[in-house]
Amino acid sequence: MDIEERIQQSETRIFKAVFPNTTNHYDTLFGGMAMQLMDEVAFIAATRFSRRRVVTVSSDRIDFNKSIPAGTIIELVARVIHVGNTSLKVSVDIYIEEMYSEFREKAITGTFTLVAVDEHKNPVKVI
Ligand SMILES: CCCCCCCCCCCCCCCC(=O)SCCNC(=O)CCNC(=O)[C@H](O)C(C)(C)COP(=O)(O)OP(=O)(O)OC[C@H]1O[C@@H](n2cnc3c(N)ncnc32)[C@H](O)[C@@H]1OP(=O)(O)O
Repeated sequence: MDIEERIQQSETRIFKAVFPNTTNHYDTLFGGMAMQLMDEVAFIAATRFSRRRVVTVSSDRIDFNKSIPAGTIIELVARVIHVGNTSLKVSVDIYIEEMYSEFREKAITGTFTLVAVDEHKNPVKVI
């Protein structure tokens, strides 16, 4: 499989309903929860790309452009955007979807770098 095919195949999408146990006192998704979900989907995409153990080494700028109200659906989309020697960069977008209309918009974007490691936690080639 070439790199472009691996990127296509490893694109990862997760849907969640935004329920009150994930929100803050503004009744919107807690930012730390958004970051945890972003790290998780980046981890899954990197793992599916490389099929190796990976750890997060860095997160680049994360933009919270829209708040995400309770009672909406979110979709997280993770995609490998750069393949290094032992590292991968993964972009993650979060979209908001209203439950009872077709309205959908991008709310949060960020980029994560993950490193493939061996059983001794030393970096290894990502593919
Ligand atoms: C309510 C609670 C419920 C909880 C429910 C949880 C569930 C929801 C979460 C699930 C999500 C799962 C997510 C798992 C992922 C972790 O959680 S991993 C845990 C956090 N991460 C760590 O502990 C990693 C700690 N860091 C390390 O061990 C070492 O830094 C590493 C990663 C092995 C790298 O070692 P190193 O000596 O820096 O290696 P080095 O050879 O210099 O660099 C290796 C590569 O990394 C790159 N690199 C190094 N540093 C950086 C940097 N700062 N920035 C960018 N690139 C870098 C280098 O450029 C190089 O890239 P290549 O040119 O080879 O492509």
